[in-house]
Amino acid sequence: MERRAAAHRDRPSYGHDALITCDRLVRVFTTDGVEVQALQGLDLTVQEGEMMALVGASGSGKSTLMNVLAGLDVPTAGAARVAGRDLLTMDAKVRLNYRREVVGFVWQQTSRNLLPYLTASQNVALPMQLRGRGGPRSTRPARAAKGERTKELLAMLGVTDCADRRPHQLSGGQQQRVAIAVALANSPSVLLADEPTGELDSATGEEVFAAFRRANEELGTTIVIVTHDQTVEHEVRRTVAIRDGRTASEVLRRTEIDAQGQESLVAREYAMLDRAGRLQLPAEYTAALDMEQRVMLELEQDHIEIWPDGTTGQERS
Ligand SMILES: Nc1ncnc2c1ncn2[C@@H]1O[C@H](COP(=O)(O)OP(=O)(O)OP(=O)(O)O)[C@@H](O)[C@H]1O
Repeated sequence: MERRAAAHRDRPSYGHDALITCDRLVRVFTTDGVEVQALQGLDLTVQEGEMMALVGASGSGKSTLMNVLAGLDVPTAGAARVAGRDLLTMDAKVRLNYRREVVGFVWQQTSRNLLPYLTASQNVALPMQLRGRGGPRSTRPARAAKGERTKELLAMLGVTDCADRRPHQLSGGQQQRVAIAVALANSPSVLLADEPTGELDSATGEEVFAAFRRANEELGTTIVIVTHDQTVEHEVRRTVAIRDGRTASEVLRRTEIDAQGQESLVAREYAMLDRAGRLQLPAEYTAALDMEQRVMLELEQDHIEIWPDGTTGQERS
């Protein structure tokens, strides 16, 4: 008993090795005395260097989660850590620093990503200039380094030819690729994107996802994308579904090579078991078996069986 207690005590804490950890995250909004629980004890970990997608029905809590991770909103309860920063206890100064240096974001509305009166190059250089403000006057080599980084980012994202154009002179896809360059300017640990292809046609959307993948592969930046776009399935190895303010299921994809050397993508869906042991069963499964309120569980040697209430022992055996 003592040994078991010690093993439990010495177990590493939840998400200790992850870059992003959300632990029983709660966000309650109160409007005119009515409470909305946008996040209801959400658990999520994202490893450093991962590129993953968050999906879910409208109102499931995706944008609320993104705003928390972006440092724009503070959760009501639970714990959230990104790159070692505690998102619940940051003061205003640390929060500003976090938004400038630790996270970058790309929003759906292109007008929210770029300043209309600046060229693409100037938009990319701006976060680097804002970061340097307050310190000693920028030296010529420091300015040259920022110019060099701007060029490199625009080249990596395939928009070098857009450098001297203003946003209204760019297509929607070009605007979003420049927006990715802006978000990467200060080498953030995490890039967050909320419906970045929402206003684009599917071919242009694919180009934007490819730009995210390039940033992930070439710079190693961890990327979290909220999307309704089905094409994301071909771009990310992990998709987490959010339902009613909690992570509900997860699809992992991996490449398998058969005996003939043929490559194929194999996808496997998992249900999420939260920290309290709660499991969300897919609505279509519970509806198919008329499962409501109560189910029976049986522990077998290597799995657990779930039966509708009222199933007799004879039926189960
Ligand atoms: N500032 C707010 N004040 C009150 N309620 C809010 C606020 N922001 C979000 N909500 C509510 O919280 C719930 C989750 O909203 P959220 O925007 O996170 O969902 P979503 O999954 O991003 O939806 P969509 O895909 O439509 O953007 C919804 O019921 C929404 O109405």
